[in-house]
Order: sequence, then C-alpha cells, then structure tokens
Amino acid sequence: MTTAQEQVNRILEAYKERTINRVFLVACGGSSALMHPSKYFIDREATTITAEVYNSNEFIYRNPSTLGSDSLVILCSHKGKTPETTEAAKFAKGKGALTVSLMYVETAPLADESDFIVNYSWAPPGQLDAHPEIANYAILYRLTMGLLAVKEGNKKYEKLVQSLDSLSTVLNKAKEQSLENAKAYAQAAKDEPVIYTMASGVNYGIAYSFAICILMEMQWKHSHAIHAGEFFHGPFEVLDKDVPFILLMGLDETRPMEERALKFLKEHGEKLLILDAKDYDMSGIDEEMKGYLAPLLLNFVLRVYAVELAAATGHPLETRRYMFKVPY
Ligand SMILES: O=P(O)(O)OC[C@H]1O[C@](O)(CO)[C@@H](O)[C@@H]1O
Repeated sequence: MTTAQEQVNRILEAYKERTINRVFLVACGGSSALMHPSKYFIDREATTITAEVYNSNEFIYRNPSTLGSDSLVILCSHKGKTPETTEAAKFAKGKGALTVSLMYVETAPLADESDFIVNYSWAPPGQLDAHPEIANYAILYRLTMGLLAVKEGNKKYEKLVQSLDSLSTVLNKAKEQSLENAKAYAQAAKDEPVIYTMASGVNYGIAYSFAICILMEMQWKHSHAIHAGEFFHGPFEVLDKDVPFILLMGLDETRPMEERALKFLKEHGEKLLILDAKDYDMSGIDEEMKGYLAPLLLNFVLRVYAVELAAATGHPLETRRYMFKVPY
C-alpha cells in the first residue's frame, strides 16, 4: 500500500490536469461532519472555487445543476461500505466529476467507484492515533488546501504540512490536560437524558458529530447540535439551570458568536461544559493555522470525554440497536 501522503500527492498532480471550479464534500453521519472545516477553509480562502457539504443520498436526489466535469467530489466513509456514499461516487463519476474517496480500509465498494482513494489513519475514540497528521480531518485539509495551492497559489498548504508535524504532541498534551476533567464531567453528566452541543464556524461540524454520533448513536442520549448564532433564534428558550450544554470555543473568525453564546449560557444556565481551544498548548502550529486546526484538537478532546462518559454510564460506545443490525 502506498502511504496516504503519496496518495495525496498523486491527487494534487491530477488536479493540475483539469479545471476545477466547484468542490462537493459528500458523506453521511460522522464522515459528513468532518467535511465542515474544509468547506470553511474554501469559503474563506478560495477566489475561484466554491464548496458545498452534502449528505450522500441528498446529493443524488438534489442533483446539483453545477455538478459536472469541472467538479471535484470528495467522499468519505470509514470502511467504504455505506451504500449511499458508494452510490454518490458512482453518480458523480457518471456526471464526469473527479472523484476522490477517503476510507481507512484498503479495499471497499466505495474504492471501486472512485478515481482516487486515500487510506487515512484511524484510532478508536479517545486513543491517540499513531499518525494524526494523516487521519481523516488532516487528509481532508491536505486535499482542499492542496487544491487551492495548485489552482490559486494559496500558501496555506505548506503551513498546514509543517503544522501537522506537531499535531501528535499537541493532542498528547491535550489528553493529559483533559483526562481528570473528563472523568469529573462524566460522573456529573452520566444520568442526564439530554445534552446539547453548540459551536459556530469551523467547529460546527465537531458539535454536530458529538451530538449525532457520540451522544445519540453511542450513548442513546437526546441531543441537538445548535449553531451559536442560531441559538438566539429559538433554542435559547429551553435553557435553564438544569439543562446541560457543551459549548466549543474555537480560534476562527466566528469566535465572537461563541463568546456571545457563552455570556448568555453563563447568565442563565449552570450545567455547562466549555471547551476552549485557547486553553490548550498548540505550540508548533503556525499562527495562521491555529483557527483551522482547532477542530482537530477539540474533536479529539471531546472523544476523551466520550470514553469517560461511556465508562460512567456503563453504556459502551460500540453498542447499537439498529445500526448495521436491522434493515434501513
Ligand atoms: O460511511 P461511514 O463513515 O462508514 O459511516 C458509517 C457510520 O459511522 C458513523 O459515521 C459513526 O458511527 C455513522 O454516522 C455512520 O452511519
């Protein structure tokens, strides 16, 4: 097997051979959540290229009229077996798009329907990946920052590659710093029937994945990922001293929205978990990359909390009643 970096390099070469003016980021569930930071990056930095995040099934039903030979479609599925995502790759290829699929296995139905694949590194929740610099979030940034480097001369790709060398150290320190707090939080929150998550900008996808994958899928707790700007347009009405909220504070341009939500949460709520990227040591990460890489840090820290929550609830993260068990 070639290394993920070699696979990425080949894809960056392939970008040079074609016109690309639109990126579709297509996946389901947790794999969809991890596409959001890359859309944020393209929205902020690209001058000629746009990006959209689609659920795989909706991508086919909605059938965007701009999907065609000038499109890059990036798909992701952990084991490359989610049927909607394989169908979406086939659909995109049929429209003439360049299809690139991420998965952590070497062979899978999704690979068969894609022009290129990247095999990313993967570790179970809360465990430090031996190679976080080539885990899924990092690969997505390599592919999207690499795209803007190739097509628009954007300089962030080099800064990304250098910064990713320090990611392992950053995450290691974050785990040490979080473990005791995570254990205490898990004891306090284990019997809560509902926990809301909130974030904005580059971190919204992280809040979404913690709500739908960790709390709902893996802990069977009610949840909803609330956008920090949308909080004031409905959701804040449920806030009270006994309603738990998790707020992610990032380092990106939308942080003022999270700060506004924090102020209100502190005034009217009590059961709050605030995870602020500012509180972690991000030495080695380029200043210009800290905002973009904060979701990788916060996502990892949240997984440390997830492991402790599962231990406290006695509900293993692997337990499912429907997923992969009944027809759907
Ligand atoms: O397509 P993937 O990434 O293999 O996803 C399969 C499942 O894994 C999750 O991402 C997390 O368990 C779910 O949301 C999804 O249904």
